[in-house]
Amino acid sequence: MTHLTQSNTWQQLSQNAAALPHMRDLFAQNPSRFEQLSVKDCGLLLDYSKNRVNDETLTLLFKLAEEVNLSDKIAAMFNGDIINNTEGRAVLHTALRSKPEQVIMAEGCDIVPEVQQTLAKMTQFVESVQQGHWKGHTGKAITDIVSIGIGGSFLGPKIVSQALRPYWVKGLNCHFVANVDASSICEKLKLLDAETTLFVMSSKSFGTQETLTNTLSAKDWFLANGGSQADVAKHFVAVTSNVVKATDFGIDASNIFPMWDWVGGRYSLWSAIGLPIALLVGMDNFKQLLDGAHQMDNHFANAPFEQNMPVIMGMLSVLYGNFHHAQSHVVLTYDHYLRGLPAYFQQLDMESNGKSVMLDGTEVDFSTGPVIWGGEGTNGQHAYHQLLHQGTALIPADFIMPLQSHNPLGEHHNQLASNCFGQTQALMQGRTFDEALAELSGKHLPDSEKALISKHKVMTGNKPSNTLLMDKLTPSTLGSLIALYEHRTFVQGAIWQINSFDQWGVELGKLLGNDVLDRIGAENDASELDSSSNALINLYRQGQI
Ligand SMILES: O=P(O)(O)OC[C@H]1O[C@H](O)[C@H](O)[C@@H](O)[C@@H]1O
Repeated sequence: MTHLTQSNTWQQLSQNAAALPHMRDLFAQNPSRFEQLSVKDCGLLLDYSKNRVNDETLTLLFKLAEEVNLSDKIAAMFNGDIINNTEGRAVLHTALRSKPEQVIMAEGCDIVPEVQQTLAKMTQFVESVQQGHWKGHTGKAITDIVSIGIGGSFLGPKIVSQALRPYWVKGLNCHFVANVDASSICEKLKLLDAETTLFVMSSKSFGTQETLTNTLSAKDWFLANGGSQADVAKHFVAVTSNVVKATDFGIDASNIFPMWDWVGGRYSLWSAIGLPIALLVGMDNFKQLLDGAHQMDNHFANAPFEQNMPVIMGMLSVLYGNFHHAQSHVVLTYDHYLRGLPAYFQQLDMESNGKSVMLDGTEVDFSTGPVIWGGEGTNGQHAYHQLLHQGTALIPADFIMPLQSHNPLGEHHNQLASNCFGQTQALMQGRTFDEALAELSGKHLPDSEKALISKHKVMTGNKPSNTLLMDKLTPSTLGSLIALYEHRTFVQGAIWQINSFDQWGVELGKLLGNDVLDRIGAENDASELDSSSNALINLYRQGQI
């Protein structure tokens, strides 16, 4: 057994989880449960009262957090210690949203000045594109941005841009290309005019196959549609930490926006990787986004655990994964603009906490990161919510909703809100057999039929959920919300003592993919591969099954 699962607190949590009354009873016993189990800060309200916790559970969860020195680990991240031990890197995405007067050291250097210089370079560029001063090769202003990147260099910019749609400036549109499937870029390019299109190529490493291939195809398209080699500088910019590779590739040195090793891909939207966001919503709004995240950083670093939203949410996730055998976690956004957020949190959490060994190499004997999935309310209610209510798996849920709509229209928002709150209530209280039977009392059915139907209508309830509310979806509240989930992910990783900041599983996939590509392209012998891989390669070469 690992020292974690051996600990008294772990054992006590296990006993507490098994003995806890139904949430219905917990609510009935304590009319102040909402007041006691909700926190408001950084423009967000977290209601975690509909969780399987009593005072003892929370005390034990915070005790566990103290026993693994969570406070010290939080401080180590903010201080720039090398907490990504397998890659020898600091983890300082929080520095990207710091204030200019702060001093933050990474490997002996204050990094705040370079962060500020990059923001200033972004401001200059964004203003010149938005105001039409940046001209394409025929002298026309830019109307369309094509953002090319993948993973962290794609999802953050795409989902935040989508979320901030009400803040877009007039006259600029953005298209996101990630997939190496040519259909993706071809469908986008069909709609565009090379004279007024600007490509933003985002790759921290400048070595990602999909991004390089898509960028080369974009360049070919540009050259085939009236642009010359000398015009490329007016239509291609790059964001990368590998300036040498970018200039070798042909990107003009003045068109390169830097980022750094101490920013992980899935934590990078706050850096110049967020350039497409800034182009769409303007630098003031981009800085509001950073400011919202900065507020959450301060909250995470300073609030006591009992009031600390990321700590509470992270510990609840530990509770369900390790003591209630939950294997997935659903994120339900009751806001059209936030429809992409579940996918973003999926990458954030699953790439960070999908690990099986602890920092010291010990194999874990407990579950780590759950499967994160989800979608847009109310759509999911007419589909997979059935399984949330009556399936056999326990799936904790997060409901996220702004109180005010960007598009107030008739009864829409009242209905949206009632659905959101109604779902959390139904999950929590469920429906007993007697309640189901009572609902059928007016029906002319034999008693045996009523009993049978009632059995099918029983919902055990006691299904946990968090509800996160904000006044309105703004750049600042969105920044706080995303930073909340980043830190929630950190908290889980800290309890499990895993490295939440590397991704060796993804790296192996890349390596083997390249090896197969060599064999497919050059018609090299693949016979020493396993029979399945060999056969698939041969079928691909034949082009028919
Ligand atoms: O930004 P890049 O270097 O092109 O990397 C893009 C993505 O590639 C990977 O496979 C990583 O798992 C992601 O975390 C990263 O964001």
